[in-house]
Amino acid sequence: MTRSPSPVQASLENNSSTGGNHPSQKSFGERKRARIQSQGGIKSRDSAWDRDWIRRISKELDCKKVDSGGIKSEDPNAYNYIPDKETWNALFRAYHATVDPNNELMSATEYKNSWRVPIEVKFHRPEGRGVYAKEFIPKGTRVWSSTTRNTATFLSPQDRRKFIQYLMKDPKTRHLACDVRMWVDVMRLQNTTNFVICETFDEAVLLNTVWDEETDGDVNIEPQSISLSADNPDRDENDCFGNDHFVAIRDIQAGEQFRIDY
Ligand SMILES: C[S@@+](CC[C@H](N)C(=O)[O-])C[C@H]1O[C@@H](n2cnc3c(N)ncnc32)[C@H](O)[C@@H]1O
Repeated sequence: MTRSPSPVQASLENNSSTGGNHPSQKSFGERKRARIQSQGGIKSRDSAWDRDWIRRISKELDCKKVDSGGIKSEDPNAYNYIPDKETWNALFRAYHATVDPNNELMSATEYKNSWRVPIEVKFHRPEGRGVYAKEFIPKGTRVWSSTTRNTATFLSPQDRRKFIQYLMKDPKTRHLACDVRMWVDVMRLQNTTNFVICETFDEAVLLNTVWDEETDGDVNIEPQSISLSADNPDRDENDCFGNDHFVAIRDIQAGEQFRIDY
């Protein structure tokens, strides 16, 4: 049976940086896949995480102060800021300013809301910033859909280093260099043994998890990948196209924090 594209797939396919949807033009999604395939991605998960370099800059920036949303900071007001549209747009600008155009795998140039329900971002110790439901959400609701618009892909650790160094240079964005270390994910490319680095520039990166079994029941949303079910039934991990939706796995009350298992 041929499935018609879901609204998310359709918008992904229409998300062309050339703005057109002419049949002879490859969509952004197609060009992105082709570029990933020709580039090949990063050879190992370890190199993608780039831990030694990240450790060095964490020391230089004194990121200890901001880890866990500021709980280690002696100044209770330090780094408890709530990211807003301007924060996400600063990350978009840094990505497009630094990543080699041949490696640029992001059509969007600015933040667009990917939430399908009203949310609030609040700071709460010990986990730092988190995302909260503003109204009752019935089980099964799609609460966030990525369409990959807000997710940047890095095809090499060097590209990501340039992105972080760019943030570090400007006093207005320097603190974000610490934040993006914790907002990152490394994912395996489908059907390969190679990896890409994914950074989402929206509130999805503020989702907290549960850290002990007793609070497992607090997990209330889970990722659901359209790519997994639609065109890639055999992939075992997602690239940055994956996790296209977060779905409520039970009823969520107004004021409850969204939590995801990671
Ligand atoms: C993806 S970020 C989530 C957003 C983060 N709270 C912030 O303020 O930017 C992951 C980080 O959040 C914190 N975190 C997530 N879940 C937590 C939990 N259950 N308890 C304590 N800290 C948590 C940890 O510092 C973790 O490294």
